[in-house]
Amino acid sequence: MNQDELKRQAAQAALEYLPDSGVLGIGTGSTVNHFIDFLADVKNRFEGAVSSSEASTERLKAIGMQVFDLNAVGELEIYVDGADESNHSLHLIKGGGGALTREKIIAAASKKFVCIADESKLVHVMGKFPLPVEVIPMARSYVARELVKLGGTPVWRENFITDNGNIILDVQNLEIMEPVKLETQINQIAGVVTVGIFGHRPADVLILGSESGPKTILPE
Ligand SMILES: O=C(CO)[C@H](O)[C@H](O)COP(=O)(O)O
Repeated sequence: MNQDELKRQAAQAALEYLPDSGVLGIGTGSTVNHFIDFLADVKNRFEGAVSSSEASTERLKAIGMQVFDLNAVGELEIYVDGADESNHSLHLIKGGGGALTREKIIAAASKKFVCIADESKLVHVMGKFPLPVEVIPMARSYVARELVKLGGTPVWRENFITDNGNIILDVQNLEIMEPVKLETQINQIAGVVTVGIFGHRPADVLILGSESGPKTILPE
């Protein structure tokens, strides 16, 4: 199976975790796109969804799901989203698609975070995938200098603006031994909107597509 087929397998396995009704939290990315395709068959059970990006909103609307503003709904039962890397505690790196800030908000507002990915995303130490950081445009150079002090090599994601009107720095060469601590440190830099480490709010379940079928990983 290729990587996309493994993503699709994980997305299908996540259907088991859906509640009987209510409003769903929906993430962003190619794995979530498969999940939205599967949702089309069961969408009538749900009032609608809260979406983490304009791209997912468009796809949800295309399958006929109503999309709510997060402020219009209470705590969500479930949030389903992909990841760029996960460690065995289910701390994640997210933001490859640039939607990290809205993703982090919806994950925080949800009781259960089900992460879906192909098995290549599970690692012992995160940081091989460049860590996305959403930054207010005027702070780009300052934040980049601060990230260098933390040992990283920030690279400006050129020609990319987030749904919130900000820029992304992708930080290379990090070995993230203490994800929760690094998340706090980077979030304290003035001008940082969000760092793509999900340490304070890790996933609750990780479903990995694999050659031998979907694997369910719980935090160690
Ligand atoms: O964080 C994300 C978007 O901001 C995605 O979940 C992450 O990049 C994984 O994407 P894909 O499912 O395409 O591998």
